[in-house]
Amino acid sequence: MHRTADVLEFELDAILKSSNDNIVIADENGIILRASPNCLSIYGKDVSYLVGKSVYQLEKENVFCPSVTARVLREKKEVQLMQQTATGRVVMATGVPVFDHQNRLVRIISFSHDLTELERLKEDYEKLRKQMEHYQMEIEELKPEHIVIQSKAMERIWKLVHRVAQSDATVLFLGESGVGKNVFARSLHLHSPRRNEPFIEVNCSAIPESLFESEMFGYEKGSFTGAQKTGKPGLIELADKGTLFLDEIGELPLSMQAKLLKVLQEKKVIRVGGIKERTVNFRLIASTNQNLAEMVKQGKFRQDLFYRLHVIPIYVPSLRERKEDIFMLAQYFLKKFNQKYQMDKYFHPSIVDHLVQYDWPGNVRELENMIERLVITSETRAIYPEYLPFSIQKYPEVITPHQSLEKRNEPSTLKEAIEQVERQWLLRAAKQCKTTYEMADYLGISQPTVVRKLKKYGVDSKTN
Ligand SMILES: Nc1ncnc2c1ncn2[C@@H]1O[C@H](COP(=O)(O)OP(=O)(O)OP(=O)(O)O)[C@@H](O)[C@H]1O
Repeated sequence: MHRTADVLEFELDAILKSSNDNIVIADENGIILRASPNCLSIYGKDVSYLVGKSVYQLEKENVFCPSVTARVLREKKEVQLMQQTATGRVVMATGVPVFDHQNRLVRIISFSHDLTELERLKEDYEKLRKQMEHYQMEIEELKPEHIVIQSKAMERIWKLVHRVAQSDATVLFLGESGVGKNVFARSLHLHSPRRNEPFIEVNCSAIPESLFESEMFGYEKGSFTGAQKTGKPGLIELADKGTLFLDEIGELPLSMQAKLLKVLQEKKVIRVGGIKERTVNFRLIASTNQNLAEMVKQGKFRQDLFYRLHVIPIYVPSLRERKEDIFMLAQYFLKKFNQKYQMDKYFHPSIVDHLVQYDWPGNVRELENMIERLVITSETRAIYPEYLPFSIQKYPEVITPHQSLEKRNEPSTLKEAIEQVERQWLLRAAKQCKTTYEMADYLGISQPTVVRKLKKYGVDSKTN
């Protein structure tokens, strides 16, 4: 038969040995009586070092800091705190006071849970989360639904891009600067069978002529001063199996045009300073805002290269040729920049006409940049026409001479004029809002007033 005291001793030993947490038992003076064996890995000291020592001394030695036992002795109640240990670990320590029948503090038991791993995991998780956010943003940018398509013209292009994406034919995007040629080129790649392979974009106007060959074709080691020791593959080689997108191809110097044509015909590259031919397999997309046919006539662009590129020309119209897209794009950019800058700006209805009537010589890029500026600089939540650049502000007042009074449906009385404006605002709100409550918010009037006015003007909030 074992004595109860012996059994208790065995039980305590078993608990100390088997616990994942480190357990330390100290007396009423803070002298350590027992410690579990895992103290070596947490504190860097074994049981024999700790037992008999005061927690105050160990705190001074920075074996652990701060001491939870010392705090319990002071406060006479359970305490939880974070400790740093001599081995550089972060520990969550819980100190529990033990009182006798006379309510005297006789022991302090502390449980220390090593959080180092958890902290590291938290850091890793945080890093991964940031990376994920970054990639998510990149994916979002590339997603086809991030191309705003409202007008019939854009819808036609979108369908055509989808259709030609399935083939390997060379596509040439034409159109003014900023109309969205790059956006369509990327989307074409993303919808093509090569979508999981590289999309290599080369801005032909950004590479100096002297570097063009080495950038495009790569170079062998030591082929020129400043070249990397190991040599480097060119952009064409990097596009192998994927898509090579030559942006602003009209800027390509004539001497380079001949070299490029050779690669397009033979699908082989030789790195600068090398002799080995490397076969490349890429799909070619090009874009230009120049009139290549005219350049051919002027002898500035090679005719043979022009025909090579001109297999499927796709013309992306300027923004002024598809005004239906303007407001939709504006709303899209407003949402994008509200998110980016954590704002909650909205367009005051009176701004719409200004945006639609302006000619946008810089096309979608100009619109995008302007909205980013407005989101950052407008003083109020609502973005009013006054915040627009002067060139855009003046637009609604401009009445072209051929616009007759009847054409503009001029109201003959003030009441009629007010009603006409009211109806226009309602139609606009109905188009953009899903509920009459949203419309009320948008128009700055009450919801019952919205309902009343919808009825008065025969505007259907759901169908508009
Ligand atoms: N339909 C669209 N939907 C959403 N964003 C668009 C759309 N069209 C263009 N953009 C945006 O407008 C900006 C200009 O577009 P992009 O660079 O594709 O024009 P581009 O015609 O290739 O211009 P450049 O000839 O100067 O290279 C980009 O930030 C792009 O994301």
